Amino acid sequence: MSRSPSLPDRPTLELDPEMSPSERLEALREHFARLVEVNDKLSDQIDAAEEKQQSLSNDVDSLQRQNETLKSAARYIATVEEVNDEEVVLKQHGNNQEVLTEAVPRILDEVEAGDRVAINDSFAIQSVLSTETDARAQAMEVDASPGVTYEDIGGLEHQIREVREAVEQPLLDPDQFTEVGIEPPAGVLLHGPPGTGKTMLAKAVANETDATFIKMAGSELVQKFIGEGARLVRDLFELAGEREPAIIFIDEIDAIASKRTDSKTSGDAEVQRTMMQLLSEMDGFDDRGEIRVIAATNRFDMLDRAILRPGRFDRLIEVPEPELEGRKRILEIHTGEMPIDDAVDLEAVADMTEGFSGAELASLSTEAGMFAIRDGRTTVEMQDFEDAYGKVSHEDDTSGTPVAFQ
Ligand SMILES: Nc1ncnc2c1ncn2[C@@H]1O[C@H](COP(=O)(O)OP(=O)(O)OP(=O)(O)O)[C@@H](O)[C@H]1O
Repeated sequence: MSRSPSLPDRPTLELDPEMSPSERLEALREHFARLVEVNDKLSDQIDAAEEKQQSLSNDVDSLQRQNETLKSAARYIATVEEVNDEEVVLKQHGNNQEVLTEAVPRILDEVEAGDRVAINDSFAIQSVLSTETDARAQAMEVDASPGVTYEDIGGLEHQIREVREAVEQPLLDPDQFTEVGIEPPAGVLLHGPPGTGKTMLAKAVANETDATFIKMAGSELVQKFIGEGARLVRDLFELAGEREPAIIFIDEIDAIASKRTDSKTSGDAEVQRTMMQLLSEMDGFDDRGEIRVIAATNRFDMLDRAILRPGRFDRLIEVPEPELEGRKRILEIHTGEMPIDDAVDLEAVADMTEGFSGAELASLSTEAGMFAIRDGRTTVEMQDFEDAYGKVSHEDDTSGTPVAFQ
């Protein structure tokens, strides 16, 4: 950096009392001329300083812009493998490529092997991701022994039979399949409207087989960093491997397996990669042991048919809204623990709730209990169910969901 110019000396005026008036006038004139000269020099210096200030502030603007670009370009995730004096070895998520990158001292002080970091196109580390941003911990729901049993599920006898055959049998008795020389279904896809018991089915089969239930929502797999969705899928199977026997339940699979109209956008390509990772993990099943995959969707029509090919989600089980008998059974299950008046006719309640899902029938039962409590009673009466019906179907009306009455 150039040094700032020194200030000109301040002129001094020396007037000898012996001087004649004309000599004094001359001395004053000379002093004035020197002051003008110094003033000019100072003005020049001010101009130069202003010019310099302008140029420095241009530099600041440009650096700020570069900084912003660098920050916004931090789109990849990598794990730090090694930290040396000035360099860091990184492994990029998604493609597993290893790179050696130089790091500024601030970053070197901050990172250690095992950290997850955000990097830009030139592999420069932009920031160290804190453990709170570790999507793995946030995205998965792990339940070592879910409490749901087949008896808790109403009206899905046929679906329960299918799930047991496709998921439970291969887990409990894999030799049976080897002996007969057939492959058990690779993945099971449950499809049907919201709240019909798909998650319950997956939990019940995990319970029955003493398997760990690991749930991941498809929407959680759609991540903003490149390679992060695929990484989560790997984590999911890795965790299942550590906890086997395990049931992996992927809810809202449509989030990563929808038909695409335009697959050119980078977001779509990323979602596609996540799906490919899932399929390749499923391909590796033979040596994977006791892990089964169940996926669920409310949007079967939107699914990319490629995922339904043999060896993928090749067992489709439809989970529809319950019929009359199913609704009655679901109401019995959800009112099982409630003190119900003898005059309550659950068949009649089932009859009036055509179009209700299992989840809606569960909330109708809870609401009926709430009406009894509000009325200071401990027995739930038919009127409470009717009031609850009015309330629940009214809520559905306002949410825009059509409900078929009587
Ligand atoms: N067939 C059923 N029998 C008994 N209860 C049910 C049934 N279906 C739904 N329920 C009730 O509704 C709740 C939600 O059901 P569940 O989460 O299994 O639905 P889902 O089909 O997975 O829904 P979504 O598609 O919205 O994820 C359950 O906890 C249960 O209380």
